[in-house]
Amino acid sequence: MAPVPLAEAVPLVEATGVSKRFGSTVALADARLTVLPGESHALVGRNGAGKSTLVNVLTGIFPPDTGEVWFDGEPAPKAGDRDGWRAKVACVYQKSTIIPELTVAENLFINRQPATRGVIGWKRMRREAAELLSTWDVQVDPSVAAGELNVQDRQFVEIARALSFGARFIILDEPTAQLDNAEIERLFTRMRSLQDSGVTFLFISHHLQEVYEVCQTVTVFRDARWIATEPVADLPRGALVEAMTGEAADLGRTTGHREPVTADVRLAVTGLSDGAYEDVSLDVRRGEVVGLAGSSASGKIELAEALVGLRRPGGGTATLDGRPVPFGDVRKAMSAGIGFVPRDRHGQGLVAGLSVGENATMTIADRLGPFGIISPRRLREAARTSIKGLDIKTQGPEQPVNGLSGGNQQKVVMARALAVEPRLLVLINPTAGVDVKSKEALLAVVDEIRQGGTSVIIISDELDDLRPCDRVLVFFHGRITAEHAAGWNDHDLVASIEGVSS
Ligand SMILES: Nc1ncnc2c1ncn2[C@@H]1O[C@H](COP(=O)(O)OP(=O)(O)OP(=O)(O)O)[C@@H](O)[C@H]1O
Repeated sequence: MAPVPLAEAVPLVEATGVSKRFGSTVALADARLTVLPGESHALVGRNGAGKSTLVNVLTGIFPPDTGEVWFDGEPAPKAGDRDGWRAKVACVYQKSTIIPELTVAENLFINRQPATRGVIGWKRMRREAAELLSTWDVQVDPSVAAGELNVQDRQFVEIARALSFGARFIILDEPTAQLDNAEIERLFTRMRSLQDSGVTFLFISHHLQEVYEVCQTVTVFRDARWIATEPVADLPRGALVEAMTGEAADLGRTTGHREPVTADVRLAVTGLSDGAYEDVSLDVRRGEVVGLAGSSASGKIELAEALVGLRRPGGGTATLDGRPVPFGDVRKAMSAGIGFVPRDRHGQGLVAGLSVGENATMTIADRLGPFGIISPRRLREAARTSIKGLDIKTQGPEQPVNGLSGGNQQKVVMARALAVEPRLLVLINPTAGVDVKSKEALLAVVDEIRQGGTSVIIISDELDDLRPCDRVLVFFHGRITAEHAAGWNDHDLVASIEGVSS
């Protein structure tokens, strides 16, 4: 749906002169946003640009220090007027706000159960929930526990809940981060049909191709400030990246043809099977970079997790430089020269209470002092080397890791993987939730270490992550069904990921 020209429409949302500080940090400085009714409007910016802070202001979570917010030409509800805010706007966050132990119906009607003379009518509640879900075409059983829903259904339920409060402005905060390609397409189809029924979206994503696919307008924030608002169709990708980074863009998108790597085989996998994948065989040579692509249920992640010691497959073998890969034992896998970036940096990657230095060197603690006693000086030295090498923006090795932005946290996870001086580096969704500049820095590591003979396996749902690969193997229903040599085009790769021949 094309946006109505600015001059003719009253903005559905307008924020002007918005400033917000946290101590000495300026999170927003004279920022602004204008969203027109019926559009899908992208909000993009590097980690720390101020997007989440603006969302908190737009949803009434906290007031700005200065500035105003208007909905449909009227001033925003007063601070603390929860019902007033809920009728205007809702945000679907990456982390669910749904209570997993309650049913879908209870989640939809929490704190507003249909009651007759104070008695909650459970039957009526289920019926009304079913009606609500069917109004918005959400095919979910209202009586199941919400915790059993997959990420996509959970998002659809949260959207339906927001609409049931009367809000017609929905903020989606990195909604595709945990979805596979087919699910992303379903989300976009749903967004388009809701747009047709008058819903307006603010769409926050670090995946710029999605902005081009589903949004009509884009606003760029940089360093707490509004930089630009443009129709998506008028803004080439290079100009968008430039607006986000303030530098001329180097998109690194060329996936040129490469000579096949002919060095010795370093990793040999033969007939590996698990519940999630079946009879998988593959080789990775010294200095070779191999990508594994496929939908989230394709088995690619489970295979990668077996190689790094997080799982024990049911059958088959894998050897690294001729020695068996120690399945089911992360510590032994590291000693064998296997470093990895796990799929979930919060759950599996970082220890929140520890410093940047402790996190970055955790994998080599035994090398930093005798008898497992870590020398603080050697820890600091090792950490400083990592901080410099990966250009981690931090106050220093002692800073708690939770104080860093997403992109910098991911660099700490990468530093930890590199500290073991791996012969095989396995990267699982290495750039999830990180901004475009940090992505470049993380992927540049791959090119650097392959020169030294390290083999790399990259598992990712993002095509950009797969561009450094010499070849990409596609998993479909637990088997390798296609191989694409460097020089592949996006369309062919996506077609084999989806299981359709192009
Ligand atoms: N509660 C807080 N206390 C202190 N500083 C904060 C707080 N919330 C945000 N900041 C700081 O404000 C700045 C803007 O952060 P914000 O989270 O809004 O950025 P963002 O664009 O959403 O980043 P990301 O893409 O990583 O989510 C950052 O420097 C951040 O560290």
